[in-house]
Amino acid sequence: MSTAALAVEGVSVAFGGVKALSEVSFEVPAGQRWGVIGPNGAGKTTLFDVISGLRRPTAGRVLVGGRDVTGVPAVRRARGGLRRTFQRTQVFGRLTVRDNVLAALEWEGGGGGLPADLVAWPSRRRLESRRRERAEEVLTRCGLADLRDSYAASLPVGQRRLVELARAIVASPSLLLLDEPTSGLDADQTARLGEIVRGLGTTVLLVEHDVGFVMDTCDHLVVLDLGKVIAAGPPSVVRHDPVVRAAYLG
Ligand SMILES: Nc1ncnc2c1ncn2[C@@H]1O[C@H](COP(=O)(O)OP(=O)(O)OP(=O)(O)O)[C@@H](O)[C@H]1O
Repeated sequence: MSTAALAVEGVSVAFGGVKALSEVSFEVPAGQRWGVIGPNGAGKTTLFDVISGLRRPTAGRVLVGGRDVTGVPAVRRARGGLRRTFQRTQVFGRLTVRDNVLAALEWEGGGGGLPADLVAWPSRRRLESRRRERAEEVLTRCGLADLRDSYAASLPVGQRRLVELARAIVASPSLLLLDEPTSGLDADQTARLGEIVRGLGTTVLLVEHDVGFVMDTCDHLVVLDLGKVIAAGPPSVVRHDPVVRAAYLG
């Protein structure tokens, strides 16, 4: 059996008396796109916080590529190839769109660091030009090429969300978590986002309230309600599940 890109095993999180997650388990095979849906307060963001390392679960484990990362800090998970976007966009407002994307690539390291910058080693210059090419490629893919020199703070929320997505994908993550990626996007931007996400080929887990987008974009859905998994399966099955209809889809 191949190793799952992501395994969530019996994860529980309690906030005082509130059980935000209760023994949540699922495995996402490599290369698949999975969606997490459920009503407000179901535990979706808490689940993302646990997977990305921002919150330690009260019980259970998280494995990425077969490796137990439950005790690994968020920054090391990110360096290991796990990238995430947030419900409230997180971009550098005072940097241009291109510099936002380039900054996300600096994580990759290499090329000799500061000393190499100071003496402009050829290896550093080559690395720099590869980074710029890669950033340009992703800006084009995200429909941001014409905005490359705009400051991120000057953009409307939909475009800021695309900048955040560009930052998340530029270093070719092995696991991408998207938290409400269509929020604030217009219909054209949502369609573009769907194309980008479907074309990535990487493992994606996304939380989303736009049910049409989720159904079109995901191979498989996990439905949470009050911190528990109440259903899981392909979108075509989940959408007809009477329990899901009662709890969420209506
Ligand atoms: N830091 C916290 N302290 C106390 N309770 C919290 C905290 N964070 C979340 N909760 C509670 O945990 C539960 C799950 O919240 P969570 O934000 O994960 O849900 P969600 O499915 O992401 O909701 P939404 O769709 O509104 O974003 C809710 O009852 C929420 O009030």
